[in-house]
Amino acid sequence: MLEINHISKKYVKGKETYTALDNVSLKIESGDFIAVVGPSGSGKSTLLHTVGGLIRPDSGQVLFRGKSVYKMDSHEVNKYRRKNVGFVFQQFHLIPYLTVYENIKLTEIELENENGSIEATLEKCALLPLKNKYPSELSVGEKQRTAFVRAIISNPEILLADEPTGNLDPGNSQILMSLIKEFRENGGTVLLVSHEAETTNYANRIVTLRAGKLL
Ligand SMILES: Nc1ncnc2c1ncn2[C@@H]1O[C@H](COP(=O)(O)OP(=O)(O)OP(=O)(O)O)[C@@H](O)[C@H]1O
Repeated sequence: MLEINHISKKYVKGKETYTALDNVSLKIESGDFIAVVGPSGSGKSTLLHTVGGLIRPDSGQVLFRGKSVYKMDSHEVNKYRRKNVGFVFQQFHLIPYLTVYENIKLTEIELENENGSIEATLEKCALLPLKNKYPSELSVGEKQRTAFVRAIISNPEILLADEPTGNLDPGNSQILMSLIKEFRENGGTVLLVSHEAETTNYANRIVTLRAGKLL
C-alpha cells in the first residue's frame, strides 16, 4: 500500500547539518502494524511526517498505491493527508478554543450516510458526555482519545502515531492502544513510533532506526 523508497532528509541549521534519514526504504502492506523504535534523534518523527506528506525528503520517494506523494500537486497532497492519513501526536495538538466535538468536526470530511458517526465514535471512546468540553477541561487520557477520534473519523487507511502514549499513565495507555488495535482489526494500517515495550507488543513488525538508517 505504501512504499518508502530510498528516502534521505537533512536539516541545515546555520553551519550545522543534521542527517535525519539516510537512504531509508520500507514497505507497508495494508493491515500492517509497524512499530518504529530507535534512540532519540534517530529520525523516527521525520520518517512518520515524511510518510504523512508533511516533510518533503531531499531524495527518494513515498509511493501511496503506486502514486508518488511528493510529485502530487498541492491539491492532491492535501487530499492524500485528509482522506488517507490520520495523525496522533504525543502532544495531542487539539485546538484550545474548540470543544471536543468541534475539534473532531473540523477534520471530518463529508461522507455519505455518516450522520451521527462522530457521536457513535465518541460513545465508543467514552467521550460522549464530554463532547461540549474544551481541551483545558479534559484529563490527558481524554485529550488523547479526542485526538484519536479526530485522526480516525474520516476512515483513513493509515494511522500515523508519534509516541501517542508518551504523556499517558499505564491505564490510559492501555485504553488508547486497545482503540488503535480495534482500528487495525477493522482494516486499518498503523505506523507507530514508540519507546515503550508495551506499545510495540501490538505490532506485527518492529523496525529500528539508528542515526537515520534503518537497521
Ligand atoms: N526542524 C529541524 N531543524 C533542524 N534539525 C532538526 C529538525 N527536526 C529534527 N532535526 C534533527 O534531525 C534528527 C532527527 O530528528 P527526529 O525528530 O526525526 O528524531 P526522533 O527519532 O523522532 O527523536 P525523538 O525520539 O527524540 O523524538 C535529530 O538530530 C534532530 O535534532
